[in-house]
Amino acid sequence: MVISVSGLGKAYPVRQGPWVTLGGWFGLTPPQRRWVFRGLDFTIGPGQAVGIIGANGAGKSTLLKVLTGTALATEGEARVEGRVSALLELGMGFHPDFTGRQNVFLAGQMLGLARPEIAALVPEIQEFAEIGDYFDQPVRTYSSGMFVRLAFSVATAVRPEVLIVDEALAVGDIYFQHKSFARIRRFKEEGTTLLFVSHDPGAVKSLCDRALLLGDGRLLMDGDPDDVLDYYTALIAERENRHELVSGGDQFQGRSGNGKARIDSVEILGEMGEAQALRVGDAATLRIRFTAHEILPDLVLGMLIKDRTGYDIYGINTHQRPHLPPLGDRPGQPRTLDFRIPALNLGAGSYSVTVALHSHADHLHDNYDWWERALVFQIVPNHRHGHFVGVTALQAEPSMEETAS
Ligand SMILES: Nc1ncnc2c1ncn2[C@@H]1O[C@H](COP(=O)(O)OP(=O)(O)OP(=O)(O)O)[C@@H](O)[C@H]1O
Repeated sequence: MVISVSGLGKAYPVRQGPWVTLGGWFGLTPPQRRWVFRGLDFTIGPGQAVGIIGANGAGKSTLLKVLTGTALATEGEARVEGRVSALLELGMGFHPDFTGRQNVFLAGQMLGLARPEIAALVPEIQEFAEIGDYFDQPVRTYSSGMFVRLAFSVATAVRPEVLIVDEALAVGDIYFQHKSFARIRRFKEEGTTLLFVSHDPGAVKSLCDRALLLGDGRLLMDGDPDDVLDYYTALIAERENRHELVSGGDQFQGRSGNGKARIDSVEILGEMGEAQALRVGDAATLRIRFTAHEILPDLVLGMLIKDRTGYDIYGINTHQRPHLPPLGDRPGQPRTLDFRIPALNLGAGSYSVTVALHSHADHLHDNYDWWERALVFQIVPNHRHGHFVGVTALQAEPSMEETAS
């Protein structure tokens, strides 16, 4: 195991009034502590890519700090084996008056590299950071983006055995994000164990093969990123609505809601009627039957198409569609809403459809019925479109104009 955590707990002392503190000195009042988490147990094997998710304040950053040794565990044990690179507090050791180049040497030494080793890495670091002449300017003159670019480039100059990333702290501008993710992905493919904290479900799904959900001071779920993120989404919605979560054993069933309105059926229709498989570019209709069980003036119906890896492809809902009649004004009466799709320009593969009934623009207000993967359908190649790769059929047409020489 590369990372092993057992009975891990972290608490911070609670600030108290002067008399209580005084009492504490004399052993009269026990010190008060607030646990961020307690009793964490998990192991991570070599080469695994694990995402850590959870609400703000769930303890994700604290867990990473304990794993990297910048915070001490209050109880239990956390062991990390191998050369670790942590993208947590990027550029922490940078000296503002030193140039980028000088800081590279400084940071390299802190990473345990010898001077000649760093010297050999400098051109590559300089090229990756793409900060131009600023490389030889004092770091205090950098924009925050330049700072991140340089710090990321140094911290990842050598492929680590374990890479720990807090996305919120480790990203620069969009262009650099793409570049850094490409590097992180390459490390992962080359065998680096990855621990990745992010608020972006798409990033966790596409990078990680396992996810841990932190909440209520413990490990709420450990499993496939799709399942964990689905559970998390429903949990947020449920928390907001304080209704019971439909959960059977370990396997989350993917359906939650307070039942004031209910989705009765979801089907996809091609030209010939109901279909499980459609061709690239076919016209299709997503037909949803639902019933409101009381008058719900703000009833909104939404659908979300995801690819096989759970990545959001397309989502839409009926909020602010003035041409539609109200959805929730006829309690008890089953109704049908069609989403007509003129051309299903998706790549070949399987897709799932999540359907939800909620109020306002999103399900965080009132979640009446949230049905994850209510339907799975297949897109098969269509000879009219020719061969292409990817999830969208953009129908790019090559053309060339001969220029007179
Ligand atoms: N030095 C500290 N002293 C006291 N409490 C702390 C300290 N550091 C963190 N905490 C508390 O620990 C809890 C967990 O914080 P942490 O930053 O680990 O959460 P997080 O899941 O990373 O949140 P976010 O998604 O907002 O980054 C919070 O309630 C925070 O206030």
